[in-house]
Amino acid sequence: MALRRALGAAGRRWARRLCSAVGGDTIFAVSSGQGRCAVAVIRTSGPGSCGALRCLTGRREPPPPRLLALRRIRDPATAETLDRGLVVWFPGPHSFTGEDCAELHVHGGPAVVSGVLRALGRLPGLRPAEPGEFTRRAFRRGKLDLTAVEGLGDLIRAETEAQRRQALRQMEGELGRLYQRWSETLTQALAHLEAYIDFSEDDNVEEEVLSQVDATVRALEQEIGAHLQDGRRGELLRGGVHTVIAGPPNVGKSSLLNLLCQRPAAIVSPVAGTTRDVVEVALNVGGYPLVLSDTAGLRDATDPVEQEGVSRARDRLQQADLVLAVLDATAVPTEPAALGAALGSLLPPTSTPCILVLNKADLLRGGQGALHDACTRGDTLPPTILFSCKTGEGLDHLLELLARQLAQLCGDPLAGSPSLTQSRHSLHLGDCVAALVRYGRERRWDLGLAAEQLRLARRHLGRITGHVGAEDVLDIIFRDFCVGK
Ligand SMILES: Nc1nc2c(ncn2[C@@H]2O[C@H](COP(=O)(O)OP(=O)(O)OP(=O)(O)O)[C@@H](O)[C@H]2O)c(=O)[nH]1
Ligand SMILES: [K+]
Ligand SMILES: [Mg+2]
Repeated sequence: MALRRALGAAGRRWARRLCSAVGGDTIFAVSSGQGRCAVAVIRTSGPGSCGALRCLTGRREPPPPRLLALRRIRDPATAETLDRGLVVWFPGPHSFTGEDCAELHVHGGPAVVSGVLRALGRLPGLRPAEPGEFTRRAFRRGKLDLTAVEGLGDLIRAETEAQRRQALRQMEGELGRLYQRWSETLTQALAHLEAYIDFSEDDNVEEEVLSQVDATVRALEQEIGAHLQDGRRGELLRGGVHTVIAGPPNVGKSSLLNLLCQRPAAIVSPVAGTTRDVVEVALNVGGYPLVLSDTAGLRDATDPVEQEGVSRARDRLQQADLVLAVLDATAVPTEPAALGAALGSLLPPTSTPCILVLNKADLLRGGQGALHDACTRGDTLPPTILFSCKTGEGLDHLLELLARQLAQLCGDPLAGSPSLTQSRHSLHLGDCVAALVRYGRERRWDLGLAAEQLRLARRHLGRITGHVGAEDVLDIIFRDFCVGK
């Protein structure tokens, strides 16, 4: 009321004009987390951003671009002060979305936030944003390619150091630039090939050009092939290394899971065959993400429910990236070869890395020394630890071994060229390599068809970065984004 009175009739007309000048499709949303917090950030994107800022601050001009300014934030309908907060004005194209954007940093109380949102929603041309809509606009305006969008999504979800490093690298465009470079190499090879096809008869283009194109394509085929064969390290780091605890009944598998996640996630009891469902927990070990599953004890069960549990345990084992095989230390042979055979009869032979945990070491009497020797000398055995869930013996050693395994599986996200992080990428890269291989075949018979393969290969690369027909994957990629991002 005070503002209206102070403005007078002319001022009120001006305020109306200011607010009705807002037009077009402008979105707004809370971009900080939900719930009570000290400061909430509300942002807008679209042509109405400047008008919205002027309306809510009651000022003729927005603050200087990209500088924080302290303003009284008012509801333009009632002129009531909603809060005093900081506002920022990002004129396009120098903004996250490339459009005109504004941010209001207000106190995070639910009433303040909903008051500001209601005020924004009443302005003509402004509407609440859909999930991921800010990022979608940034993609449309060429601010981010699809790999950077995916990196941004991963960064928001990153739970461990290594995941953060990988996501940040991808968001900053390193992976996109690698694929873009390959695409440019292909474009150049294609241009040379086409020049050869069109002009070779005039003798202007030499035979050498053709062998150079061949060499380029072969080198690219190899480089992409090597990138594809990185042991899924980027994907493992992104999604977590799926580690399965497996072993006979009652050896302490569930106890081990509980010890590692420091809470009673799985039921422990002296009854063999307690665990049936797969119990899954997420852990951070040495900065690497681990998805740990406890499974039913492996045996020929008679109970149909337990049979189903054992079958689920075997399925999990098949898909595991890493296995924690648990045996009862009091019931295993102390001779390394016999111990290896005991492990072999439990687990099917696979190339999946494994750590052998000999649990209940606290119950060993006298046999401790011999078994300890077996653990250190058995070079046919996987890394083996004498362990006790009861006393915690061997825990530090196990965590150390796990961290080393994880580092090996996921690699250093900052070293070497950026890793492939999504199965979507490997699919397109596989198609790209297949087209390059077909180029090698066609090239001997028909240069026109060979050139077509290079065009196809380039299309597959373009689909990863979104430079070519991305419409069909956009909804999938943005599905996991939250409102306000
Ligand atoms: N002394 C001793 N007992 C243990 C140790 N670890 C587990 N136990 C006990 O062994 C029994 C079985 O433990 P669980 O963790 O339920 O074993 P499990 O392998 O998950 O059993 P199933 O789910 O039935 O296959 C429980 O009574 C535990 O308290 C250990 O390190 N030392
Ligand atoms: K048990
Ligand atoms: Mg169990």
